[in-house]
Amino acid sequence: MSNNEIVFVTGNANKLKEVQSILAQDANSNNKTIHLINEALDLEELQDIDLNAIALAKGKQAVLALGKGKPVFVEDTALRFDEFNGLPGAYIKWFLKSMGLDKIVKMLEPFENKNAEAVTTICFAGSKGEYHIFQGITKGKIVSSRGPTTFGWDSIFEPLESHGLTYAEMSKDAKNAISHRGKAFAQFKEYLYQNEF
Ligand SMILES: O=c1[nH]c(=O)c2ncn([C@@H]3O[C@H](COP(=O)(O)OP(=O)(O)OP(=O)(O)O)[C@@H](O)[C@H]3O)c2[nH]1
Ligand SMILES: [Mg+2]
Repeated sequence: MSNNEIVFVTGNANKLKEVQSILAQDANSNNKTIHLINEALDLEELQDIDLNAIALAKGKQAVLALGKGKPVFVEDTALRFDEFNGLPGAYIKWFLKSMGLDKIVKMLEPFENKNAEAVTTICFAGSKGEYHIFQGITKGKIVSSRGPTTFGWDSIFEPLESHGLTYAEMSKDAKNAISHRGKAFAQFKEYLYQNEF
């Protein structure tokens, strides 16, 4: 591949939009432009508590699907409740699908501790076959749904850094500036700017 092309394997259109916007922001000193190509494949996902292991397995699936030698990345996003020692974690996708937002909020009703953290773990596979992991974490709490319910659990997660707004109540740029995904991709972007891939 030429021209700093890099493939993002995700079937999640909301993730893609956020990542496109984060990677498009701010110029870098060596004027490198990253060209993002999306492959909307539904990869097999490892079931695990270890978020790095999940991302690495997903990255390996992506390399298998696309063939070796292409720079490719995936990300896996988890929502970890402190009271539940990190669960639902990566399983949040299936909790959302099966129970919906309101019941997820109700799960924490008996407990005082509503603290949670949103975690994005990126696995990047470079053209030479090496894997790199980048991770971003944003702490906050679970609240009753406020704001549009267009993206996953955005309306029930109130980050500490947002001064009382849920992710869903924030502008996209404001969310990206403090989000789990924004933090993970800031590190990844720096890596891509500084290295051949
Ligand atoms: O409110 C949200 N704000 C976010 O910032 C966010 N990022 C992901 N999610 C949801 O959390 C689960 C992750 O699962 P996930 O990482 O496996 O994603 P996915 O399966 O949808 O896509 P992908 O695996 O093809 O990339 C899925 O239900 C996503 O919709 C989010 N919800
Ligand atoms: Mg997935």
